[in-house]
Amino acid sequence: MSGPAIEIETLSKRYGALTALSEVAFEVPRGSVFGLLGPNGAGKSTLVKSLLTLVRPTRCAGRLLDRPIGDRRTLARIGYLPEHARFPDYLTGRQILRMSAGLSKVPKKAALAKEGPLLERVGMAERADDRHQVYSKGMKQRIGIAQALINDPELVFLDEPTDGVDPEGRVAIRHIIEQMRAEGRTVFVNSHLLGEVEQVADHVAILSQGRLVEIGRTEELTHRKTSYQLRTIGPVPFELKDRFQAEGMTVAGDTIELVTENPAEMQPVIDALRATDTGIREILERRQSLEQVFLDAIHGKGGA
Ligand SMILES: Nc1ncnc2c1ncn2[C@@H]1O[C@H](COP(=O)(O)OP(=O)(O)OP(=O)(O)O)[C@@H](O)[C@H]1O
Repeated sequence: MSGPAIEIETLSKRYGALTALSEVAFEVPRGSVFGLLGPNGAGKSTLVKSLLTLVRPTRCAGRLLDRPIGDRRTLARIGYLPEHARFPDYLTGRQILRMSAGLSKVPKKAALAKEGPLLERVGMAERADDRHQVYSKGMKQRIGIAQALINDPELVFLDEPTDGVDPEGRVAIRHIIEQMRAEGRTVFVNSHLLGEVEQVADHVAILSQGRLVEIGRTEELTHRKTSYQLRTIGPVPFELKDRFQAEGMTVAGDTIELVTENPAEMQPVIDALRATDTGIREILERRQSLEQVFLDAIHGKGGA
């Protein structure tokens, strides 16, 4: 019971002539929040559905919660919010939770005991007895998340959990995800909202056209290319501008920008400026955004 929550040794899926997933392999550590990113059509939903036995992979080897992928007994230990989840409109939020509990074979007593706290957790306690059809998009997603937790799962898949949700609702969903991690659950989030994934995921994988093009700890990926921006008092002297540009820096007006992992590389710049009596106004360290990592990865400039 101590292996990674998900170990994909290889996963391929073809829909006729279309290759949706091609020899994808990665691991998801237990207790982590894992973000799977990729442009539309990259294969994210196909990957999740393959793990959940909703899609039959063309080729697959690996383990899910220590059992072979495809073993349906594992599903009882998993929670799932599908993309564009649609629950019967005539049911109330509370009834949706009861329906999911029944489908997951959660004993009635245990389900009833969980219902109240779960509705509280997703901020739906007061609206629990309204019908699904009157819920806003954000409320529907929250009920969707609550039903994914009714069986007390070790591993939760959330496919685009904040799709169509307003900024306040997104923050609420992020907090719910953080709470799941604090409880020791593994959370697998499919999303194309990079900023959000950057804030919540410990690990990130990027799919492009069915292939894994990047994977790593979110912090490491965004630290890979740190840029240092130095602003001088007055413009950068001409002779230095030419030299810095020749060394690969960007120089414009009073700003010098250097992309490097090593902050010590700024020292010769500072020395050269001092030698010409050029004052330094400020030096800023900027991490690469996950958006830049993503764009580099899908355009073939990633480091994986
Ligand atoms: N049932 C299916 N039959 C045929 N092709 C499919 C089927 N499901 C998905 N595809 C194709 O497989 C590819 C991957 O689709 P998938 O839905 O997994 O991508 P995604 O990354 O989840 O996209 P999105 O972000 O738009 O939801 C796409 O080209 C899609 O058209």
